[in-house]
Amino acid sequence: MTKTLRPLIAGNWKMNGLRKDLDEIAAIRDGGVKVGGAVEIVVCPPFTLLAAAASLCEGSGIGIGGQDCHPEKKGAFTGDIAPPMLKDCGATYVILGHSERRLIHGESDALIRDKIKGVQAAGLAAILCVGETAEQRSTGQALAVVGEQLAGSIPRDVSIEGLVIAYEPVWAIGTGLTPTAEDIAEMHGFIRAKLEESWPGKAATVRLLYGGSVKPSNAAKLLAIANVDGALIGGASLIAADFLAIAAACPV
Ligand SMILES: O=C(CO)COP(=O)(O)O
Repeated sequence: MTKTLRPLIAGNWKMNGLRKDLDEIAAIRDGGVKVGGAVEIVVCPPFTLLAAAASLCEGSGIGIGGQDCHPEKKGAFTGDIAPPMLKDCGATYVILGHSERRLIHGESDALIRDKIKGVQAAGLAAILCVGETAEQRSTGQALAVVGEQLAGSIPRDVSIEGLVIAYEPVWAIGTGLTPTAEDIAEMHGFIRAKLEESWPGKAATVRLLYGGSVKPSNAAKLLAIANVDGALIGGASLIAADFLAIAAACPV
């Protein structure tokens, strides 16, 4: 099917990467420039590499993103990073509400909603992650869970233009498992419809990414699914050749 939105391929490095791994970011930059402007490529390294990664990628069209942030713009929050700090380092995107933050750090929809507000106020774009656990899927609650995450974590009073949503089933992350094409199409269609209910006429502009065990070998199939406008990639984004192969698999 024809895709109308510019695909976004985003790499989430999670808690991986030392300064020596900036070579991999340079390789993503060099290869990504060849993939051309048809696909938007963003790398989200750990905070410690953000500024260096951004300066490596400056002017290349390859974007840089953070993996989390605090909702406030500054203050007495030891160990936290504020949205304007990410912007100051050269980031343009921030991943929010990743299941590893929801489950390991107990992040609630309400906190994620405040973070989205803070990120938008700083002029950054949020990549909001949603997704169900294996148990929630096996008991038929996947759509309800994601519906609740969307309703609870997207502030009603903000524009959704520029917002990116990543559907990442928890059970597919780092496991090698992926949902069926039918299940992904159903979920992405559901997310689009939910956005349309609250922001009539705007939902079609929001890119919906799929994330969870995306690899070069399954990327073309996953990226061709209706309402899949790109991917959020963990493990495979650490290897420039694999990440670029996924970007090259976008149907553009
Ligand atoms: O969590 C993910 C991206 O945010 C997906 O991780 P994997 O690609 O390693 O399954």
